[in-house]
Amino acid sequence: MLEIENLSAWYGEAQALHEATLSVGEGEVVTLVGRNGAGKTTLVRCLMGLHKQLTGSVRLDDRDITSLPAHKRARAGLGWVQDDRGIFANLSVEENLLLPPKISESAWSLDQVYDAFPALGARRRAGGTTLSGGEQQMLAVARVLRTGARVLLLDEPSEGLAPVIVTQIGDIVRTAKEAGVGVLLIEQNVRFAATVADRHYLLAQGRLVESLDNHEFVERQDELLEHLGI
Ligand SMILES: Nc1ncnc2c1ncn2[C@@H]1O[C@H](COP(=O)(O)OP(=O)(O)OP(=O)(O)O)[C@@H](O)[C@H]1O
Repeated sequence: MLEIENLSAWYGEAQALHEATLSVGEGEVVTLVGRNGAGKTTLVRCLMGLHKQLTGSVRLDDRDITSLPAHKRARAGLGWVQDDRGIFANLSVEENLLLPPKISESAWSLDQVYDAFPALGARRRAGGTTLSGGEQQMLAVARVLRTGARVLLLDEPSEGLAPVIVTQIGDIVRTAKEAGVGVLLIEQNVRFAATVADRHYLLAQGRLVESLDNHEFVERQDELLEHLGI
């Protein structure tokens, strides 16, 4: 589904990513774990077409999207759930859900969204900012699913949120997975990553140093935490 091959990136002379190769399959949840400065944001920016100084390739459903501009990547099915969650404060939940353009036949209807996320249905008339952190994250993900995105890119969704909300985010990710959507999760929270993901890539100093299935990841969690310093 999403295939990144030999991706290297630079800021001027300084190389921030070294030949990263990774993939996310249909209905698969994959995390990219690494400490501050490891290169996670750079990789996300390369994926979204926001960083240009790179070599290597990005393919989505067998289409080479390496040189597409950002807005065309979204149209190609790469759904970026942004940090600030991109929710319009003065619009209701439903109005926020009605905004995204439909890019494919797999776009979710409002009914599908409310079935999968009953909390959004219950609050459909509520204003965007009256939602809890977990509900806002739900709305942000639902908005991307409304487009029919094939792969969701979530950048540190658990950051700064209370444990009960982090648990809800796990449920949101599983809902997307069950619908066959691929999820690439950028995370520093190793314990949360272990509860939702099928596979993990560890990034250190711009290199993917390990690729592990969740079973190995859980077994080696303490060692990895120490190694990564997170
Ligand atoms: N605009 C920039 N100019 C020069 N170097 C940069 C720039 N942005 C990032 N870097 C360098 O690239 C490397 C990777 O940084 P990046 O922000 O991708 O890491 P990260 O894993 O996302 O960390 P964080 O979680 O702190 O954002 C670091 O060495 C960083 O200093």
